Amino acid sequence: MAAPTDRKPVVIADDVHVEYRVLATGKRATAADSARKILQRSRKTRTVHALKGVSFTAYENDSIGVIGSNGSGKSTLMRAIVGLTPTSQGSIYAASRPSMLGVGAALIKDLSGERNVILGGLALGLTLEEIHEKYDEIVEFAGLRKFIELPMRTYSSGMTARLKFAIATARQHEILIVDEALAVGDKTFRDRSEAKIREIRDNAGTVFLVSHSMRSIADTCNRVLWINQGDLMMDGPTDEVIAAYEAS
Ligand SMILES: Nc1ncnc2c1ncn2[C@@H]1O[C@H](COP(=O)(O)OP(=O)(O)OP(=O)(O)O)[C@@H](O)[C@H]1O
Repeated sequence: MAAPTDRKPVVIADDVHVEYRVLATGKRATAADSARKILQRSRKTRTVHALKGVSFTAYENDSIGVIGSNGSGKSTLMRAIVGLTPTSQGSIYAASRPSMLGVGAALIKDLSGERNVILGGLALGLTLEEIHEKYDEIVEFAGLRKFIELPMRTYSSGMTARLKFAIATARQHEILIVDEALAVGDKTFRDRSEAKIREIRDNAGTVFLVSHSMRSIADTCNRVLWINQGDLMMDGPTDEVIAAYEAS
C-alpha cells in the first residue's frame, strides 16, 4: 500500500470534542409537582464528555475499524462525522458528504420487499432505471428471493436488516459509515456483507466500520481506531491495535 502521504485525505478530525448535557436526576415530574419545582429540577444538568479531543486523518481506500468498550464514544464519533451530532470543540473536514449506512426511515412495513427496494433506492438518490438494473443483485444479496412479494412486516428482524443493508450498499459511497450493521445477519450473510464492504473500499471509497466483532474488523479493515472513554488510545494497523486492545 502507498505511504499515507501519497494518498488523498478524505476525512480529517481535528481535536474533536463532543459534550452531551443530560438531566442529573433522571426523575420524572409528577402531577403534584409545582411548575417551579419542575423548572428547578430541570436546571440540574450534568455534562457527559463523550469525546475528548480525537484527531485522525482517513485516506481514500482506507477501511477503518472503530473499536472500544460500551459507551466509549464510537457511535458519537460516527454521528459527528456525518454531522448528526455537533462538536463542542474542534472540527471535522470531509472531502464529500459521508453517509451512514441505512435506508430504514424510508421503508414502509406494509409494502412488499419489492416495493421497498424501489422506495429505498429512490431515497438513496438512484433513478428508477438504475434501481431496475440493480434489482436482482439487491434481492440476491439479501437472500430474500422467496419472500420478496410478501409485506416487510412479515420479515424477521434479521431479514429486514439484510434487506436494508442490500439496498443501502447498492450505491457506491465515497465515505460510508457502518455502525454494527454486521451483527444482525447469520454467518453467510456476514461474509457477504464483509465482501461488499471490501468492494466499496476497493472502488475508491473510505469505510468506517464500528464493531465489537474483532473477526469482522480483522477481515475487513486495514486500520483501526481504538477509543476508550472518549480518548483515542491507538490508531494503527489492524493486527497491532487489536492485539493491544485485547491485551488491555
Ligand atoms: N444522546 C445522548 N445523550 C446523552 N449522553 C449520551 C448520548 N449518546 C451517548 N451518550 C453518552 O456518551 C458516551 C458515549 O456513547 P456512545 O454511544 O458514543 O458509545 P459507544 O462506544 O458507541 O458504545 P456501544 O459500544 O455501547 O454502542 C456514553 O457515556 C453515553 O452514555
